[in-house]
Amino acid sequence: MLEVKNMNLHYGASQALYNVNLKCEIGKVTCLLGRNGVGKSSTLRSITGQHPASSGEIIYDNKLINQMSSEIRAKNGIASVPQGREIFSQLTVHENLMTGFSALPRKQRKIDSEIYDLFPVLKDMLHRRGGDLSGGQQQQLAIARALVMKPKLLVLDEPTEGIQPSIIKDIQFVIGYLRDQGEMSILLVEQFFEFAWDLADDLTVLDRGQVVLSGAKATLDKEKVRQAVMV
Ligand SMILES: Nc1ncnc2c1ncn2[C@@H]1O[C@H](COP(=O)(O)OP(=O)(O)OP(=O)(O)O)[C@@H](O)[C@H]1O
Repeated sequence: MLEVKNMNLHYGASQALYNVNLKCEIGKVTCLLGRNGVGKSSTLRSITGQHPASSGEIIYDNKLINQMSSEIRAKNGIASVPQGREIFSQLTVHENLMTGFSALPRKQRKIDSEIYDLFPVLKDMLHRRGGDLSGGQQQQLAIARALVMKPKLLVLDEPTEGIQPSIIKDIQFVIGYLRDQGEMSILLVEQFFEFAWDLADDLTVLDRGQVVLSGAKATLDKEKVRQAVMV
């Protein structure tokens, strides 16, 4: 579904990623792990089209998408839950959800009831402003907004960051549920090791812009992976 091959990425003269390889398959959660500043968000940005790869191939749905704008990538089913959530604080919950419509053809612009089944709190707060929600509720809203786009590839950047444990559990359930539906690939960047390990089917660990460990969870040693990401 998504394959990144030998990707390099620069910010001006400074290189952030070196020959990164990554695969995300349908019906699986792929976790991208690593310490602060090793290039996890940069990898996601190159996949969503927010920052160009300098070289290498990003292949999605059998197409090379390196040159595709982020809007067209979204229309093709790549949805992102950004670090820090980026909720519109002045818009209501409902209006925030509707911003996901921009990636959909007119006929499909509808919020499936499944989204409210997954996040009942959002249904109760539809007319509240995004800025009035707690951090955990905003994170749920950010995930729901991405699901409104009916993604085929869901990219999440540190969804547990700053979130209380009960909501982390809810988010873990939702990601596991989405994976088990078998219709999308999920790429998860996470610092919370146990959360990532529990959800992962496949893992890739970055260090200083390079892949240092990668494979199916069943083939990897948990303690080795933990050591590689420990701060
Ligand atoms: N906009 C930018 N301009 C210049 N350098 C940047 C920019 N964004 C990131 N970098 C640098 O690129 C490297 C990788 O950063 P990136 O944010 O991808 O890491 P990360 O693993 O996601 O870190 P974190 O866990 O802290 O979010 C770091 O050295 C960072 O300083």
